[in-house]
Amino acid sequence: MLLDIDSLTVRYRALDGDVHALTDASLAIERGRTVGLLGESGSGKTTLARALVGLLSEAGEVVDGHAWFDAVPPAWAGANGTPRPNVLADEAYPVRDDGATDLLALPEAHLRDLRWAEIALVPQRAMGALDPAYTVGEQIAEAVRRHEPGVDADRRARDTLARVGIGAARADDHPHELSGGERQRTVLAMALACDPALIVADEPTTGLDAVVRDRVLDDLAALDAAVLLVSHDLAVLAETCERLAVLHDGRVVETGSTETVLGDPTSAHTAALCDAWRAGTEGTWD
Ligand SMILES: Nc1ncnc2c1ncn2[C@@H]1O[C@H](COP(=O)(O)OP(=O)(O)OP(=O)(O)O)[C@@H](O)[C@H]1O
Repeated sequence: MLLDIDSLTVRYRALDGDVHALTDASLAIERGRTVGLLGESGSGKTTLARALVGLLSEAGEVVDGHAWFDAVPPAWAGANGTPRPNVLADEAYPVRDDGATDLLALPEAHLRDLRWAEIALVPQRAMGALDPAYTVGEQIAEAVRRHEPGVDADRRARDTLARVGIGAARADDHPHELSGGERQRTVLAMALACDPALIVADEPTTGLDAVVRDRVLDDLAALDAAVLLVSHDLAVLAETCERLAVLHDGRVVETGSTETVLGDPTSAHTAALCDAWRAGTEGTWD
C-alpha cells in the first residue's frame, strides 16, 4: 500500500468553538492507482488533502491518526540506495514495520524532502499556487533543483510543460500570461516534474471549460503515479477513478470500487448523491 490513512481526526480552532473537520477518516491508496475523494462542500476534502502534506492552515490541528506513506524521497537515500539511517531510524517519529513513515508525525524538514519529490499537491485555485514574479519555467525548475540536484532542471521544466500540452516555449511566460486552463495545467506540470509516487489533486478541474477539463482528467488518468482526486463532482470522479471514498460531515461513509460504490452504495448519503447524479443534477450540490 502506498498510502494508508488511518483514523485521521482534524479540528480547527475558531473563535466560536472548535470545528471538527475530519473524524476517524480512513482511506488507502495502492501504488499507481487513482482514488476519488467525493464530498459536498464543507465535508472535509481539502482538510484531508492538506493534512497529508503538512499544509493545514494555522488554525488546523491533527488531533489523531496516521497517514502511513511508503515512498522514500531521493534526499533520504544513502550511497547504496537504502534510506539514510538518520531519517528512517529517527525515533522521534513512528516508522511502521514495513518501512512506511507517518506523514502526520514527520518533522517539517523531512516533509519538505517528500513534497514534490514523492507526494505533490495540486491545490485548489491554480493562480494562488504560482508566484507572479517568476516565469512558470523557473518555478518548476526550482522544485526540480531542490530534489534532483544533478538534473538539467530547465530542460525538465520545459519537457514537463510539453507533457501537459503546453508548448515548452511557454516556460518563459509569467503566470499572468497564461489562460486559466494553462495555469491549471502548469500547476499539474509542477506536480509531475519530480515524478512523485502520489499526486493529491484538489478540485483540479473546477472553473475549467469542458475541453480543458477533459484534457486535465486525461493527464491525471495517464499517470504512473497514484492519484488522490478530490472533487464534489461525481461525474468527474466516475470517469477517472478506479476506487472512490465518500466523505460526509468529516467522516468516510463509504469506500470501494467505483463500480460498486455507484452501483450498490451502502450508505444512504452515497445513494442520495448517486441519485442526484443520475437525475442530472450534478454540480448543484454545493
Ligand atoms: N481555517 C479554518 N478555520 C475554521 N474552520 C475551517 C477552516 N478551514 C476549513 N474549516 C471548516 O472545516 C470543514 C471542512 O472544510 P474543508 O475546506 O476541508 O471542506 P471541503 O469539503 O474541502 O469543502 P469545499 O469543497 O467547499 O472546499 C468546514 O466546516 C469548514 O468550514
